[in-house]
Amino acid sequence: MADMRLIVAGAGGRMGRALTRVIAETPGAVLAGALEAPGSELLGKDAGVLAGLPANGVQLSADLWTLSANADGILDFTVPGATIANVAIAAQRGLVHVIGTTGLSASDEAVIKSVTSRAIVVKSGNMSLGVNLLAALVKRVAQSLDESFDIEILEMHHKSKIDAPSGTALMLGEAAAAGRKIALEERSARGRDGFTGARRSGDIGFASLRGGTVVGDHSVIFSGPHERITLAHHAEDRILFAHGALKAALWAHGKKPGFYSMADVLGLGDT
Ligand SMILES: NC(=O)C1=CN([C@@H]2O[C@H](COP(=O)(O)OP(=O)(O)OC[C@H]3O[C@@H](n4cnc5c(N)ncnc54)[C@H](OP(=O)(O)O)[C@@H]3O)[C@@H](O)[C@H]2O)C=CC1
Ligand SMILES: O=C(O)C1=N[C@H](C(=O)O)C[C@H](O)C1
Repeated sequence: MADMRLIVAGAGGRMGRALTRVIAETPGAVLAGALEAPGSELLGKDAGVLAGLPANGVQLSADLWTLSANADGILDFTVPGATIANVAIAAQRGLVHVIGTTGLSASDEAVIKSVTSRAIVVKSGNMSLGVNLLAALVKRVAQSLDESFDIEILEMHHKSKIDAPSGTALMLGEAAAAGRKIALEERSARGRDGFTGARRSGDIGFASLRGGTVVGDHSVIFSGPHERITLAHHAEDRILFAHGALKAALWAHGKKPGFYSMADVLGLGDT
C-alpha cells in the first residue's frame, strides 16, 4: 500500500509539533498538510521547522478543503470548534479522522457520531497504551467493589491546559461507571467548593490540578472502609500520544466507516 498521506490539524500546537516529528520517523506515513487556525501568525510557516526538524516544504494553511484533496487522514488535536468543523470535511473527503481533542460537549459528540455511517473516526481522550489498559483495570476493579468503596479521580496537567476534567479523567470515569453499571452523567461529582454536604454514596468524584509542565497524571482511587486502592498512570512525554495517534491512523486506513476507539486499535476489545 502507498504511504498514508496525513494532515496535522493544530500543527503549531504542542501535539501538532509532536505529530509532525513522529510522522517524519514513521515508515508508511507522510505529511501531506498542516492546518492551523484562520488568522494564526503561523500560517505560511514551514511545519518541519516549527517541529524542530529540517524544512519539509509543508506550509501551514487554514484551508482544510484544499489540503484534503490529496490526503488519506487527519490527526486532530485542536479545540472543539475546530474539530467539529473538520468532521464535516473529513467525512465528505472520506478521510480517516483521528480525534484527540478533549473538552467536547455532548452535542459535539453527537455530531461526530452522526457522520460515522460514512466516515472513519478513531477517537480517544488518551492515545496511550498505558491509559487504555488502566481503563480496563478500572472497569474490572469497579465491578468487584460495591458502593462502600468511593471512587475519586484525580488528574494533574500543565498550566496551559484549557479544559477540565481532562478527557482521560472522563474516560476513566466512564470505565468505572461501566464497571458499576451506572450512568456517569447521573453520578458524577465535579467542582466541589464551599459547604458541599457529605459525599453522596455511589458518586464518582473528579478533581483537577494545573501547574508547570506536567504532561498528564491520572489516579483512580477506590476509598473503602479502612483501606484504599489507587490505580495510576503518569505520562512522561507527549510524544507518547503522538505515537498512539499514528498507530490509530495506520490501523484505520482502509477500514469500514465507523466509530472506533483506541481500545479497538490496541486490540483491547470491550474489556
Ligand atoms: N487524546 C490524547 O491522547 C491527547 C489529547 N490532547 C488534547 O489535544 C488538544 C490540543 O492539545 P495541545 O496540543 O496541548 O494544545 P495547543 O493549544 O498547544 O494546540 C492546539 C492547536 O490547535 C490550533 N487551532 C485552534 N483552532 C484551530 C482551527 N480552527 N484549525 C486548526 N487549528 C486550530 C491552535 O492554534 P491557536 O493557538 O492559534 O489557537 C493550536 O496551535 C487538547 O484538547 C488536549 O486536551 C492532548 C494530548 C493527548
Ligand atoms: O491537554 C493535554 O495536555 C492532555 N490532554 C488529554 C486529556 O485531556 O486527557 C490527554 C493527556 O492527558 C494530555
